[in-house]
Amino acid sequence: MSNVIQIERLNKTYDSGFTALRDVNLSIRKGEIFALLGPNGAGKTTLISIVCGIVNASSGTVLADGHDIRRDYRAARSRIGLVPQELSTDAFETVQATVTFSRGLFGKPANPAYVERVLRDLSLWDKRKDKIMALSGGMKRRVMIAKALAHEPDILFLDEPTAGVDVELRRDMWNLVRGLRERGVTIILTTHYIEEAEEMADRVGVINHGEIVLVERTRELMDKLGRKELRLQLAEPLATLPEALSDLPLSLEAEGQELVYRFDARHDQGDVAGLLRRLDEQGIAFRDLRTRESSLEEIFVDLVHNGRKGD
Ligand SMILES: Nc1ncnc2c1ncn2[C@@H]1O[C@H](COP(=O)(O)OP(=O)(O)OP(=O)(O)O)[C@@H](O)[C@H]1O
Repeated sequence: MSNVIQIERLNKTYDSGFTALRDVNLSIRKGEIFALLGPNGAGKTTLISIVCGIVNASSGTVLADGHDIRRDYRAARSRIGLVPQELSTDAFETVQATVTFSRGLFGKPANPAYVERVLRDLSLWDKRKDKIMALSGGMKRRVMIAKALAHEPDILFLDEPTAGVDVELRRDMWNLVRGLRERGVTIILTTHYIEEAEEMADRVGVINHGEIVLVERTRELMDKLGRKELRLQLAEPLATLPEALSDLPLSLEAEGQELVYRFDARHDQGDVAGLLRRLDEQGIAFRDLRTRESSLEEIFVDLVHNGRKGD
């Protein structure tokens, strides 16, 4: 898969002297959904703003679809749509006019049919003649997305797209993101809702203190860094663990009624079949079992707060 964004040795020190990005290298593949995760102040918005030409980097290079964002700004920027965190639209314009105007800003010829499709996809068509100031916050957010899509970008940045939006809008937003991906648009988003990244993103990147800590396929990250847990409800409670099983990562919980087998998916695969065989040998029967794996959220907290990295 080819890279649609190529970021190399990117650094940013603000005029205040604060270094927000340190030697960031990151490649975004064409057609993927990439989630950039990081705690508040990690540098996510700074990174997006540099790629979109809003903030100048202190050093390093960024190519968007092969175009250098500094030397070849217009060509690079025309490939990119940005949905910023802050709502900023002309309150007195109608929805349709503002979206059409955004398209014109990029020198694209008028295409009412395309604008109509974008507005329909975002459930804004019925509101197209409404003034933006008369819309609800959720609707305004949809307008921001429509504006970002107005010039048919191949790359869409969404900075915290679902912060503070209701469940319905969030669901619509994700359907839209999936639909865009099907049309070949590359999507890079930042989110605090890690379960969203877990569900939506092909890959995730974790940024902390301005450094990219890790980039990994979402599924592989969870397989690699996740911990797994098998919980057996015993037929008869046990007072203590049998000595013969002391070599296994087992613990007795719920007053001896549950036997819990926890393993770190990084280091061992967990021999569940072997465990069940050995329980049988010990005459330990169980009524039910449940498995659980750590969520991306748990992995993320581990990485960011405890500095646990993938090997
Ligand atoms: N113009 C600026 N001048 C000085 N420091 C800045 C400026 N803009 C951002 N910063 C600092 O850079 C750091 C990174 O900010 P940034 O907005 O990129 O983080 P973020 O990861 O997007 O955070 P959040 O999740 O809170 O949006 C923060 O410590 C912020 O205070």
